[in-house]
Amino acid sequence: MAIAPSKCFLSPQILTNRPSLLYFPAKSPSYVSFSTPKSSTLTLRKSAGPARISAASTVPAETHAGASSESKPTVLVSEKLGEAGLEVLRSFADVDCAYGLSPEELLARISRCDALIVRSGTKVTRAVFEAAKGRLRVVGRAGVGIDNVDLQAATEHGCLVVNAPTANTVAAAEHGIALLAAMARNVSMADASMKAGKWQRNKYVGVSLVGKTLAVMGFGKVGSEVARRAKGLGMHVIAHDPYAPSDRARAIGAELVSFDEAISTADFISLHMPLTPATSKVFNDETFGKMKKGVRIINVARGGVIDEDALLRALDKGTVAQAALDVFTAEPPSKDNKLVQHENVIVTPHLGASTMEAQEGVAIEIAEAVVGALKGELAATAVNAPMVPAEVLSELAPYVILAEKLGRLAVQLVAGGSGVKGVKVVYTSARDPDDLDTRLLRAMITKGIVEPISSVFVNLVNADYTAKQRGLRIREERVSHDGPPDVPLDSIRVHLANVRSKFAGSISDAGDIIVEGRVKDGVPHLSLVGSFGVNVSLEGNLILCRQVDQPGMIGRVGNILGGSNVNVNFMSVGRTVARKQAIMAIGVDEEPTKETLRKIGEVPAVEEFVFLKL
Ligand SMILES: NC(=O)C1=CN([C@@H]2O[C@H](COP(=O)(O)OP(=O)(O)OC[C@H]3O[C@@H](n4cnc5c(N)ncnc54)[C@H](O)[C@@H]3O)[C@@H](O)[C@H]2O)C=CC1
Ligand SMILES: O=C(O)C(=O)COP(=O)(O)O
Repeated sequence: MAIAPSKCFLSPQILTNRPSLLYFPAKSPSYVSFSTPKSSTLTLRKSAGPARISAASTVPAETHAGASSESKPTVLVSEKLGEAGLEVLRSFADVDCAYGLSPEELLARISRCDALIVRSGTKVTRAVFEAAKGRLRVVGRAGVGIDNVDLQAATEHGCLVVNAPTANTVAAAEHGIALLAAMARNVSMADASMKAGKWQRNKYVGVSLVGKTLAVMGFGKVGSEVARRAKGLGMHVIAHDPYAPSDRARAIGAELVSFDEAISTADFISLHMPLTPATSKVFNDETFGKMKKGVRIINVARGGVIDEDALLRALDKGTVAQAALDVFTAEPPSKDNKLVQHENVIVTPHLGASTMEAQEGVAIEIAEAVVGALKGELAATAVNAPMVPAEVLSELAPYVILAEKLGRLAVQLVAGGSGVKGVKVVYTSARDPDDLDTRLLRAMITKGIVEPISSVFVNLVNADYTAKQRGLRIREERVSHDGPPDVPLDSIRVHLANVRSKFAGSISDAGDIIVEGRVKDGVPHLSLVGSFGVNVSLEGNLILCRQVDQPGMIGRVGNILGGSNVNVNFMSVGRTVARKQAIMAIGVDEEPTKETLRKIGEVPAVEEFVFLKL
């Protein structure tokens, strides 16, 4: 039985102080925009459904999702989807069911949609993402194969792609077995012959399955279910899959073998691999030439894994006795397609997933994934973004905020024209490196660094791609630390190398801009700037002041801020040596006016200062 992976929800205000989602840019429409109270505390609510992390004292999580009808997202469904899935979608979004759109009609409509749900018939090309003009946030593939979606283009446009990988597995496997048996016993030919008024008992003598060798090519979800069923029919099952664990095959009673061994010893070959550059036309003249004469082939995977002209030649020569095809290179195939017309070929019009049960299951699976993604959940079935398990996410939540804020702080310390290229992130942790998944943290640091200095919106989908595009090299290092292993991280330190700073105090002895932070009582804190240790919570905005260490400085600067009605929420002084240099980190709720900042700069002992927006 398939185990559904756990899903997680990160409410937007937890991830940033701005109305942005983890996946989706800050320019999200109003259904995800709401404000962050300054003193929000993190709470984790666990329910039977997704784990949700939300800010206490804000809007309840349920109301985040499209409160008013005019702010609902729009979901375009371009192919037939089960009613149960449509209901899930309608409870959250405006649903536009437009089946059978031409490519041009899809391009014309897509810029009005936040999500698109397709099956295998819609080609989601680069042109679709370009025509979406940044509005399309999720493509949901109501099924398994995502070969009709340009994943690279989706990632470049920060668009999440999710699929429904489990609900049609059994349907596809049953169809494979149906084709296997129907082909072996000439069911469709005999049926057609009788309907034509004939009674041809001798012509349609079949072959038995029991004791025959079946090679399952691709031992994933469908392939292993086919193998299990074929064992029940008394077949000897072998399988080829370069990535499948042999114990899973052994548990079903199948033996994993090489590609050549599989195709050269099998009486029946059933295809269950995805269509990828590596599997495209992997069944061709050469490989048909290695097969046992009279082999029978079943394809419920993808037409493109077979060179169809080569199959035709192999059928005509008799190398392949029969083929049963559910899928074709071009769908639908042309009316005069020679394979479809071949007397030794039986065909179905891509029906593998088409059972009532599978269609309802797939529809619900994809609708929930799309709605979840639009709400900011980390989809368990994301195809082009890392999947972060709920437990990992819940413990990393405050560090996620810390990571983005450190990125924001660091980049604001860079002097104009310096251009950030080299970033080093040092995670200090008592955990074994394998127990610390930093992809989410790295994405948030990238977001923090890139967003304040560009018009690019960074999310978990496009973070690594965006960093690469901008020539930003992010190197991660782990430092082990003697602390309690239940705390995932002691500190995160961000170094920007080879840049000038507008605040010299942030430059370390090694010449890098350094900011380091920790989480204290669930709240991100700044703990180091350059070589100066500080302790200020990362909420609101921050003034960093470097001064000659002397009594009365806190009072003088505090008075200036108070006199300008700027509320100080935290203050901390860090110094290297007493009575020499010190850095004062002042957390402020409001943004001070230029006049107020000028007054701070005029305090005689203040050597430099900078105002930073978190
Ligand atoms: N006809 C239909 O309506 C349906 C077709 N499908 C297709 O069936 C195929 C399998 O689906 P699932 O089992 O759900 O996917 P899966 O991802 O669970 O399994 C695919 C397996 O193929 C293996 N594989 C990858 N490259 C390979 C190679 N070069 N040689 C051999 N094996 C390789 C993978 O390791 C994996 O174990 C997909 O192409 C999918 O699109 C799935 C459902 C319905
Ligand atoms: O899930 C798959 O990979 C399928 O091939 C099913 O395709 P469909 O949704 O029936 O167009």
